Amino acid sequence: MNILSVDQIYKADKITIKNQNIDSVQLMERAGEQVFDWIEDILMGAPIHIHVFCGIGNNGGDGLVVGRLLIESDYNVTVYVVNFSDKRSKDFLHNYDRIKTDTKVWPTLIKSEKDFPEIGSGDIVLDSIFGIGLNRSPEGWVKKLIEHLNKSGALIISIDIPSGLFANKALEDKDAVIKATHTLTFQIPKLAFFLPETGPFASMVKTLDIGLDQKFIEEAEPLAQLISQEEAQSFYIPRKKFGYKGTYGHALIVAGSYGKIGAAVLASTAAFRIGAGMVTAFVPKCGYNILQTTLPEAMVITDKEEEFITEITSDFEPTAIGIGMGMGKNQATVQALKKLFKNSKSQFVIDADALNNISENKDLMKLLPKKSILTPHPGELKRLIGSWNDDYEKLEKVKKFSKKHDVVVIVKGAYTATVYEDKIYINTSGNPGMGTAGSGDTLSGILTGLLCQGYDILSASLFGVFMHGFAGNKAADKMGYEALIAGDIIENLSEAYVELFMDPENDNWEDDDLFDDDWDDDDWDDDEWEDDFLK
Ligand SMILES: NC(=O)C1=CN([C@@H]2O[C@H](COP(=O)(O)OP(=O)(O)OC[C@H]3O[C@@H](n4cnc5c(N)ncnc54)[C@H](OP(=O)(O)O)[C@@H]3O)[C@@H](O)[C@H]2O)[C@@H](O)CC1
Ligand SMILES: [K+]
Repeated sequence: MNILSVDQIYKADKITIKNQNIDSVQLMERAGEQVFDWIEDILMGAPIHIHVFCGIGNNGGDGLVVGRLLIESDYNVTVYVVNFSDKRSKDFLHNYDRIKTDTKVWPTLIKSEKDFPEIGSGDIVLDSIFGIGLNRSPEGWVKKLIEHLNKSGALIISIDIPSGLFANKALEDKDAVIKATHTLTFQIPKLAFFLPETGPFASMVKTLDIGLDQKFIEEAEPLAQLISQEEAQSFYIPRKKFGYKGTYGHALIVAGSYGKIGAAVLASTAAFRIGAGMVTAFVPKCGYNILQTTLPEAMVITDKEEEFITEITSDFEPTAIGIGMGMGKNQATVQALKKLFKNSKSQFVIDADALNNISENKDLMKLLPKKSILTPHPGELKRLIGSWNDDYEKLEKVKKFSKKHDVVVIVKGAYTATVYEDKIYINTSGNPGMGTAGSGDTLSGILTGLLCQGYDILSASLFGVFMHGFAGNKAADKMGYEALIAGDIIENLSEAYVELFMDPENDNWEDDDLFDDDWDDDDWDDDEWEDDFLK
């Protein structure tokens, strides 16, 4: 799914209106109806006080449509116009007139702090103050209103985007942004939803299809692409009936040091479970018994040194090498890395201490093999590319690094971003339970195992990151977030493969699992609603 820029979204709007021969008021009505339907599905007439805050642009216009539809369905609604400017948009004005004529209810004007209404913690706030037309941070009493709504404890449903958040630009004032409990966004997801600094403002995102021109959306050059199950399916390479272990490559996992041999075990096991034909672990001597006992399927080569790696040798040319996990930063290890990078013809997945060693040694950086996959977590990334002011600058720096060194960089996080040259791909599988030791080692093993099976570096990265998160989701379904450990991700790779081609229950990043599709009126229970929805 394509993530588009604000300018492209406005263009999609115009093209849709032209191609479907409708006017902008009709499109706004469609958008408002979608929001109304979503609310109606959840509330089913519950008499909760709904406060609709409308700005004076088209986002406010959407709010007026929803307000009108709610009033007409006898909900307990108060509609406010947040009157921060006289430049009311044409479609806002149309719907402002319409709500008055159709419902005989006049929206309450808010012009300063003294007009702020009391909001109960059990109420619902519908936020349509600013949409994608925000061009500076809210200030003065408008900022105070946003703070007032955030403090109310009410459930906040933002229309299109939490007010105060820029769709694809860095945050300027984090106090001037609505902290939405739910974000109902129109069709095209906004980049801000997926980045660590801005994403938390837009929890529980749901995309509402308002019939925007699909051809335009698909053909536009996106800011980034979302990788969900459907995209992941397209990368999958089926197993060959007449294949044998040699068909699926030989992985070399170079990892571990005294006290960190587990990293080698996890990465090697993951390489097997994702489908590598053969896996050899290269570890310091102290890892020999551990590997042979925990993973009898693997072959093991040991360094001559007991506790860390000093010289990496093998009597075969590995299809792919996964290197760095738990490896340490001993000078001898750095020398071993240099020699390997100089001489090896294999493809590389470079992680953890291998990345740290590269960051600290210019010579090693120069030897970084082209077409490698690098998998830094935020700390490792900072050491690699230097610090950044915001997520957008970070992504630009990563693109530059990727182009300069001709490598794929996987920026790990809640929504892991894979960057190759100028392109950004955002993964949608995964869950908070995966923030656990060894989760990264597992990913490196998966990526190495995929390269072994003939996936190219980009599809190995996109498919591997998705499968890692997908397996993590399968694990979390059974064990919950807290109890999940890295080994569970590996164990659930089998289920991830089995379910890869089953119908997705939801698009995963759209966290709407609180709301059961099969819900019917008889299921309604006030206490349960409060427990599930208001918390
Ligand atoms: N495109 C689509 O596909 C569809 C879009 N739709 C909807 O339209 C929304 C976009 O509407 P929009 O363009 O009217 O912008 P919106 O955010 O409502 O307000 C802009 C106004 O705010 C002002 N302003 C800006 N920053 C400010 C600040 N800090 N403090 C104070 N003022 C500030 C700015 O005026 P300025 O003062 O800058 O001249 C302008 O007056 C979109 O999010 C979606 O909900 C759907 O209806 C249908 C399909
Ligand atoms: K909004």
